Amino acid sequence: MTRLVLASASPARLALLRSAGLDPKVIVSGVDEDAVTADTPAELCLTLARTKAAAVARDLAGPLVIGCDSVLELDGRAYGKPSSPEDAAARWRHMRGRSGRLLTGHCVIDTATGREAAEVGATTVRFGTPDDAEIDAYVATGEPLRVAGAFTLDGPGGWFVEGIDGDHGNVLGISLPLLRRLLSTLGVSVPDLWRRS
Ligand SMILES: Nc1nc2c(ncn2[C@H]2C[C@H](O)[C@@H](COP(=O)(O)OP(=O)(O)OP(=O)(O)O)O2)c(=O)[nH]1
Repeated sequence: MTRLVLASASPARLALLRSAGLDPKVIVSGVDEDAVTADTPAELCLTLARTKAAAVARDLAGPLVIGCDSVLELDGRAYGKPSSPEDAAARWRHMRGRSGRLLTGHCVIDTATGREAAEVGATTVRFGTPDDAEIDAYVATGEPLRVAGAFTLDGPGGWFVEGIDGDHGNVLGISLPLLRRLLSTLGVSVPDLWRRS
């Protein structure tokens, strides 16, 4: 029986869970993220994580379902994936030399009991100072358009991130220590999942 389901299309989230010893089944939620609104970036990513997990959990009875959503919080606003190359370049010109928080909402639903645990992880990101030519070249790679906040740590975006304060995985898309705490509140230990994956 499938023990763990990742309700995400994110290759980064799947790779991170696999490198940590798990082998979840991927069921993409198909949630329309633009249809969800919230008063703060933290509430937005938490609501989206819960909505994604619930959309997949609805059809299951047994597995644990993990849903996540990441946004960059800058000046109190939530930035997901850029809408266009022009948007990505404008964002970088706005955020270079500054700090923001990469927020990732996490939700775990135990479909055997209906119990849910959810929390937002926050990692401060200090951006470097790419010049306009570097920004244009980075946007031309296409990477910024595929990721929340228009940057990565583990790809070409890494050249333009000076440092972080907080969990690295939370920026990639899922925080293992945070997920461990959520699983614990549901009575599940990580070694349990290692054995069953
Ligand atoms: N490899 C990598 N990916 C990152 C980084 N920062 C953000 N991302 C990716 C992870 C997620 O795939 C994406 C965040 O967007 P979402 O939270 O909406 O997830 P996504 O739309 O990819 O899939 P989902 O909605 O969960 O089905 O950005 C990073 O530093 N490295």
